[in-house]
Amino acid sequence: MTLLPLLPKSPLSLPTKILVSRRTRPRALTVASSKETERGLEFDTGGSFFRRESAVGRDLGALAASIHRRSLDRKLRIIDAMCGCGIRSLRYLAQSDAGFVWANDACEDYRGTIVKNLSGVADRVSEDGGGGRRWVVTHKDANRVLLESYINREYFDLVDIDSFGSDSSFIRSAIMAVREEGLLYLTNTDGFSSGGHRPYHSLASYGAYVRPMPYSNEVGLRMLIGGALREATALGFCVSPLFSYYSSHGPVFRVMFRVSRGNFHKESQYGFICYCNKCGNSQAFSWRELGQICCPCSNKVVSRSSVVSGPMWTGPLHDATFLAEMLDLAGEWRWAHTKEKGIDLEKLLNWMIDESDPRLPFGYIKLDEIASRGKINSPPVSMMISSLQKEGYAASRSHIAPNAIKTNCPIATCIRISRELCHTVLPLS
Ligand SMILES: C[S@@+](CC[C@H](N)C(=O)[O-])C[C@H]1O[C@@H](n2cnc3c(N)ncnc32)[C@H](O)[C@@H]1O
Repeated sequence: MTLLPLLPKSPLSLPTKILVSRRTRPRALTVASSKETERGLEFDTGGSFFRRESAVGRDLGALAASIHRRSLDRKLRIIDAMCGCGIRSLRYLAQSDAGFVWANDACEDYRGTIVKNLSGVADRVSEDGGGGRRWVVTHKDANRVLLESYINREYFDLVDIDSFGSDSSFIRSAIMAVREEGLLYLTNTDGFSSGGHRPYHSLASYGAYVRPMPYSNEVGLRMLIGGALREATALGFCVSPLFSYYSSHGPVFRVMFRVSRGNFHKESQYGFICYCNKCGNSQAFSWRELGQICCPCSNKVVSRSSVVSGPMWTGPLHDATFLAEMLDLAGEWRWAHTKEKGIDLEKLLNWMIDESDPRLPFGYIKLDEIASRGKINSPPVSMMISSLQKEGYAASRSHIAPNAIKTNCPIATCIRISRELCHTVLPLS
């Protein structure tokens, strides 16, 4: 066992398990190399793992980093800890004007590609007058670079972890390496856990026992936020989501957090969610209410028709003010009206802003569920939302499911409104 010197930031000692990584060094995937262009930047994938559809996740990262840079009024120090061909590093350097980017990928075979991609656009010498390098490329285990940076007190303004499968084994070291009030961008592709198909796996990775629920893709984001919050709290930090983004290509779950010092006090935002198969309504429960979980449609405590998952994040998925700044910047950069890889960024950011209405509860209701419970046809989403709003309910789209709504309206009322809309505007089938 390695004895560590007194560490500067955490009140806790490091678990030895993350110091001694038992991961095997990833080998290059046999993927064909291709020349790509993303938001005007040319690069080579060099046979690394690369997803074109992740361009939106990279857009969101570059926008958030730039807003953070403006708020600090100095250049950022960023680590792209699992960089693949280095496209994120390139974008942070070229678009977010990062002062220094550390591009790391455990796979040494990608070195030539990463160096070539970064050399193409970014100047290697920093502009801060120090004459230092503007970027470095390494091939270490992500936990190792993050913990070494932490031990050397070389913190980052943004830590980006773009992992395959679960990212849970990197969350703690990533939080340790972020500067106070800095950003942490986490990604996982753990659709099995969020879908409730591996409850013991989600419990081990994110501390949440997750069961299948109709809004499981939102549960995936909430499980990730809850897991990060749990790790941060153990270190004396608090993380709050600036935006949460789900993409069906993968599927991929991404959350950008702000990391601050201090403890988490909003008990009401970390708890359990209960979905009732009988009536279709959902409710959140705090730890204190654990023994009383019960759907109002049943008089029993935990009826057989109820499914409970948690603990996880039950608060807002996004910070609307931060998203509004991202939308403005996207407009300034002329990204808002142009589709990158088929996704309209302006529409996406607007939907995310609408979803941030504090009156909206967790989860979403698919119009198919309303239709099948009411034995009716589905009205168009936009019509349903405006009818709900006219009746005084909060309602929005969900960026996660295009045919779903988020609302604080009970499902029985949604069925009634939907039925009225079907009778007035839609022919009955
Ligand atoms: C999802 S890919 C990264 C894609 C890239 N960020 C992009 O936007 O195109 C994940 C990368 O993590 C690397 N990797 C896997 N395990 C790692 C580890 N323990 N430490 C560092 N890199 C690792 C893989 O070689 C792979 O290139």
